[in-house]
This record gives sequence, C-alpha cells and structure tokens, in this order.
Amino acid sequence: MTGKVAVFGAGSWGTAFSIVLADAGNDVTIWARREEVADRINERHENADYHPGVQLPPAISATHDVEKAVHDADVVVLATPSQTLRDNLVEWAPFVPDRAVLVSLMKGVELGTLARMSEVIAEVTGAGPDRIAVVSGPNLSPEIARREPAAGVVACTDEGVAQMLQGRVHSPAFRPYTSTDVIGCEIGGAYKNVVGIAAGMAAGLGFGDNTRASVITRGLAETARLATKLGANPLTLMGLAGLGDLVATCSSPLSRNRTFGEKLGRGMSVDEIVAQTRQVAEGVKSCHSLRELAARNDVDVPLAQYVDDLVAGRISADQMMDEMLGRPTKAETD
Ligand SMILES: NC(=O)C1=CN([C@@H]2O[C@H](COP(=O)(O)OP(=O)(O)OC[C@H]3O[C@@H](n4cnc5c(N)ncnc54)[C@H](O)[C@@H]3O)[C@@H](O)[C@H]2O)C=CC1
Ligand SMILES: O=C(CO)COP(=O)(O)O
Repeated sequence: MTGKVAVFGAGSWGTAFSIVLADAGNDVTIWARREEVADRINERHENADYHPGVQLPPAISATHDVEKAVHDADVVVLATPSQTLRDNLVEWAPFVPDRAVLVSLMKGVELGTLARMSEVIAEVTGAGPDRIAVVSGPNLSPEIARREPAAGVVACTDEGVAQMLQGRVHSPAFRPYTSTDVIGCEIGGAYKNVVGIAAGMAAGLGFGDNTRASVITRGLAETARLATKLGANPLTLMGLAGLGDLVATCSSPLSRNRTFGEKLGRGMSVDEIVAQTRQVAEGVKSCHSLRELAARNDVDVPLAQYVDDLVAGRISADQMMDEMLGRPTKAETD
C-alpha cells in the first residue's frame, strides 16, 4: 500500500518519520515552517539542522506552502510541538482533504484545556475518530533516521484504519503494531516525557541504575493509574507506547526530556536550560497539564507533581529526591 503523505513539521521527528514513510513506499511532502529549511531539503536532500549527514530518500520533498503539502495526500502526519498544534491546525485544517486520515506523532497534553492531541485534532478539524490516529513508541529520532531497527504502535479506534496505516509505515527498519487504544498510547507517550525528566534529574544528581529503575517502574504505575482511569487498556502501558518508550527515554542521552532533567539535577536553572535547548522537551509543560488532568480525575500522581514543582522552581532536585523517598509508605499495587 503506498500513496501521498503530507508531514507537518520539519523538525527532528517529522524528518525522521518521513524517512520511515519513504522507505515504506510513500511519496512524502514535508511542510516546513521556514521556507529556507524546505529549500535546503529539496536542494541537498538533507535536513542538516536536525539530522546532519543523513541523506533523505528521493521520495521526500519539502514545501512551505500548506496547499501544496496536502495536495493529493490521503494521510496527513502532524509533528509540531503539542502546545502549538491547535493554532497550527486552525490554519491548516481548511486545506486538509476531507477524507485524509490525520496522524499525531506528538507526545504531550495541552495546557489549559488538558486535551490529548487526538482531542485537539477532533475539535479543530471536526474529523471523526475513524480519521484520527496516533503513532507512538520507543522511537528516538536520531536512531530512526539512521534506520536502526525499532518498533512502534499505530493506534486508531477504527481497527481497519490502524491496519491501513500499519501498511503505510512498515519499512525494513520500522515494525508497527496496531492498537485501538488511542487514550493509552497518548497518555503513555506524554507521561514518559515527565518520567524522563525525573530519571534524568536522578542521573544528574549522580545516582545509578537502581534509582533509574525505581523511577521508571513507579512512573509506569502512575501512568497506568491515570490512563486506565481515562479509559485505556492497562496492557497498552505494558507495551511499546508505555514501558517501551519509558525505557528508551529514561535511559538514552538522546532524549531531550532526560537531558533536561539531567541538567536540572546538575544544578542548572530552568531558564539556563531553556536558553540552551533548541528542540522541544514536551515534559517541561506536560508535567503541569498531566498533573491537572490527574487532579480533575482524582488520581494520585506524585511524580508528575514533583516534576511540575521542580520545573516551576518550587523545589530543588535534592529536595525532590528527599520528598519522594519520605512520602508515607504504602502497598506497591495501591
Ligand atoms: N524527536 C523524537 O525523537 C520524537 C519526538 N516525538 C514528538 O514529536 C513532536 C515533535 O517533536 P520533534 O520533531 O522532535 O521537535 P523539534 O523541536 O525537533 O521540531 C519541532 C518542529 O515544529 C516546528 N515548530 C515549532 N514551533 C512551531 C509553531 N509555533 N508552529 C509550527 N511549527 C512549529 C519547528 O520548526 C520544528 O520543525 C513532539 O511532541 C515530540 O514529543 C515523538 C517521538 C519521537
Ligand atoms: O519520544 C521520544 C522517544 O520515543 C523522544 O524523546 P525526547 O522528546 O525526550 O527526545
């Protein structure tokens, strides 16, 4: 199965996922926010700002023109920061073909509305659930761009659409699994960024593998608590979009969220880190929206609370470790 795919966002993940799509046989047009980025992709077949040295396949072209990007596309992939998606979509939605499936690659929860990305897409475009899908999993983009083997989840409440997309993104290096659990995949994807900040912070404080494994496992418990309350299948959180992505993010120096946390652990301030960070670290904002989403649903999420307090400068990294360990004890499965 092949066809034309539009990818909105010429950043780290939009570009790497375009390689997957091209390798899977699709014609891909990337929409770039900056015209010069689109020009450079077309001229040099490289997106040197994000993946220097990676040659893009000939099936990938780029444009700054929204209408050209979506022309003839039956799949529209969205890869911008979560907090800008709504404004972006307001501009793009009038041009999206009526029957195109919209695929979110984003891992965040909107501040204020506390909406997941599929909910933002539904609200702005009016598309039904059979036209909205999510791709998630342990997919650090530099490794995907180098075509290192990886797996992911393609989720849509309509299983037939998930299967169609599975065929469209199955490349020699990328193995997609289907799911109908959009909520589980989205909460898993957004939450792992928050846990990644905590794991990075622990590493920055000098702690080792026991600490990281404890953060990952308790982070997963918290993720599953919130996701299942919102209607997710608990097994999704044991899979690629849950545990898989948590392990990759919390372990890898390639993760922007883990790196952000590590710098906090080493004593840098949020402002100093933000000034150094060019790419989006979604957990820095989603820690707050996830905390609020949990509060709205009466779910206990200590890790998200501490990360939110840490990022907001209300507690230090040392205090966060002390407070997490000093909390009243309880049964593991409570
Ligand atoms: N990089 C990765 O390894 C992965 C990232 N993701 C998710 O994909 C989403 C995008 O991440 P990346 O591509 O890595 O981020 P990035 O920071 O590398 O790129 C973001 C892209 O969005 C554009 N952008 C920024 N502000 C914008 C605005 N106001 N309007 C329109 N475009 C804007 C940037 O120019 C850039 O092209 C995030 O939600 C992230 O969590 C998911 C899986 C893997
Ligand atoms: O989502 C990712 C890996 O699956 C990328 O993680 P970071 O956004 O922390 O780099």
